[in-house]
Amino acid sequence: MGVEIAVTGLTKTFGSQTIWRDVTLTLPAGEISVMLGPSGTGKSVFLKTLVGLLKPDTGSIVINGRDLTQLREHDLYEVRKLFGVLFQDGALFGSMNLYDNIAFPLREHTKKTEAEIRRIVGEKIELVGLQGAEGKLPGEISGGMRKRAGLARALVLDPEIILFDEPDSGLDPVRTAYLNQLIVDLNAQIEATFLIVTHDINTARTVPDNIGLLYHRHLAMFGPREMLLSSEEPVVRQFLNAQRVGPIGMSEEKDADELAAESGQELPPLPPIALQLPTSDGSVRRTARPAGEWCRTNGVTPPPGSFESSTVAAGAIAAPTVATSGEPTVTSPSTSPYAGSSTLVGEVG
Ligand SMILES: Nc1ncnc2c1ncn2[C@@H]1O[C@H](COP(=O)(O)OP(=O)(O)OP(=O)(O)O)[C@@H](O)[C@H]1O
Repeated sequence: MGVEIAVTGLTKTFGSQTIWRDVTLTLPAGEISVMLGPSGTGKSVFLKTLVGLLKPDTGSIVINGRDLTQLREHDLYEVRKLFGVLFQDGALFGSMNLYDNIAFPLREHTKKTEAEIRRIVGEKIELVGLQGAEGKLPGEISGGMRKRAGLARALVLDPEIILFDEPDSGLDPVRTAYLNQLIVDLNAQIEATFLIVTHDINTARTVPDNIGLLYHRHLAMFGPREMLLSSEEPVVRQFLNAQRVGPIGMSEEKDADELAAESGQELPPLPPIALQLPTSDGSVRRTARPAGEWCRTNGVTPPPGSFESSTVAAGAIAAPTVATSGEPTVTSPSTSPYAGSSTLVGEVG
């Protein structure tokens, strides 16, 4: 069902290098959150700290009432079972076929019989759309398929939390769209808590319920998707709109001269906020909020054109979405560039 992760005052250093300090956020149970940030701001370190592979200097990470940072190795091992992790390259064993790769955690961490393992592996393979590829070696399949296999392996112990480390790295835009759809569909189905680290702005703008931004050794902002997409805060605005003008420079912060040179430059208006990527079968995710709700509740006027079906998330397959009224409506096939697309399950690219 997914569990909440409450992070408070988290600080991580390596020697004299502070990676980030005083990070406080709550990943809500069952929701999809994305963590963004320029390269080297410690997103991977954050994921590794959450799962207990790295120890923070200070702060707490509370899951089910237990602070991970205070657990002994044995108890930490138990809590780690709540997590499934999709590593960047899928982290598959090159000499094992996909079936054995996916079965590996079950054979390693459970006493299940081979018959039970066959049932579970078959179920996860179907979930990620890899039927027929079980006998292939990782080196014989595409990057997209390797990600799917890595995801199936992350799912076999039925995790409550799934961490995705740059799931879209190395994928072309079409494969990224399919993977994003799979992530949304999977979240609807298993209702686990998802945290995705990504550099892909389209993914960040359209997939999650919440967005966070790490910048300059701290968490610049974390909150509902609409809050960040309507934010005028310079760092958030620059990053989420992939602009050069703003405080972030080539090697992180711009110096005073660079900023002075930009003064007076007019920023382009905020682009419309797209509808969140719907599930491919039209089911409404339990944690999805009606489009525009956060803006309305907080008295924020979203950028013109927001939440119109023409701004539906790129990659969306024609399917019912939740409209501003809170009632499900159907994205008209005639307005969807993907009208007539079949389900993603058969796609194994
Ligand atoms: N085990 C380690 N020991 C020392 N320094 C480390 C260790 N792991 C990461 N770092 C440093 O922490 C910083 C943040 O690294 P991290 O990989 O988390 O960044 P990132 O935001 O994920 O970057 P990218 O977007 O490029 O993947 C880097 O300077 C890195 O060199």
